[in-house]
Amino acid sequence: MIEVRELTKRYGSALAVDRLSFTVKPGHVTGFLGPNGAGKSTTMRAVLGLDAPTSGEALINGRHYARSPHPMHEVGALLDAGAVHGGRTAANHLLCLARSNGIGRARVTAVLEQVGLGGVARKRVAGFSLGMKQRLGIAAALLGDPEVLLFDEPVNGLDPEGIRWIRELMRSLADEGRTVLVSSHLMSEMALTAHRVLVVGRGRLIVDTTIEELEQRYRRDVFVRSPDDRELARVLEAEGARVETPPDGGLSVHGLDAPRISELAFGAGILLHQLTPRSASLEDAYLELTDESVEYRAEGAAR
Ligand SMILES: Nc1ncnc2c1ncn2[C@@H]1O[C@H](COP(=O)(O)OP(=O)(O)OP(=O)(O)O)[C@@H](O)[C@H]1O
Repeated sequence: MIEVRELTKRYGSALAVDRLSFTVKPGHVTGFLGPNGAGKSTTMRAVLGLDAPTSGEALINGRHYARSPHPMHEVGALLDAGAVHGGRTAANHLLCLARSNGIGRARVTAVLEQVGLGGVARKRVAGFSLGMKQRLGIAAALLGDPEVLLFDEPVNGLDPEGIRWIRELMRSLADEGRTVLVSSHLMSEMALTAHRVLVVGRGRLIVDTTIEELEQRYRRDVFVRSPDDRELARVLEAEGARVETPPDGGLSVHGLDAPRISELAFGAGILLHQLTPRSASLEDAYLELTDESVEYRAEGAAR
């Protein structure tokens, strides 16, 4: 598991991470979300011991990663897919990493197959597309079969098929009981991949919650259609609901959840044709949560 405690990182006068605390547990994918410059990469680098915190600490399985005796077996990370020696072949790049960590050649072949690069193992990395470099970075992260995985923007440069593949890969790694932390700018992507999300802005934690809880919190109303709208509205209002009648028909019900509406309609002998709980989109929820912490915004852009 990953534990970040009161982590602070300053670069000169800039505060990149500001007393950030959270825990990432095994068994599910945790999304790490925030606008540009929010401090996601800095936090990940601190977890990996690549950046020394100004104060606070970041631990993996209770200790500093830099002190791990078997680093690649403990943690796999994809930080910057472009940081690869272009003159090497994909297989050679992984072999160099494998050798310095006591990992055999067979594992290199296995991870190249796993990420779909088996056919280009002997090709130079310089000719790879961004998506192929992402896959190679993921292969490197998986090389030591680690318990903890950190991915910084892994879907960058991937096409829709690649995005679906990485989504399924991350979920399967979590299902195997691993700890998976993945950063993203996109709530819509995380809603499909992650179970929990940590939202940061200007180096601070804004929200630490599950996707399910976030959907509940931003629940707007329940939309109901019935051949007997009027009578249904009366029954629901008698139970304390606030009922609006949209111009296109149906009822917008506030203050009662879908199961209760269904029970009341059933009790009154009223037929329902539609019963739909509606939430603000998670993307809207995310924009609202991070609105105050967006550092770079185009002139005239909505806020
Ligand atoms: N090496 C550095 N020197 C100076 N400032 C830095 C350095 N690394 C990061 N920063 C600053 O720290 C803040 C956090 O940056 P960081 O890259 O961690 O954010 P991020 O959430 O990963 O952003 P993005 O989504 O754009 O990658 C930014 O204001 C950035 O300019």
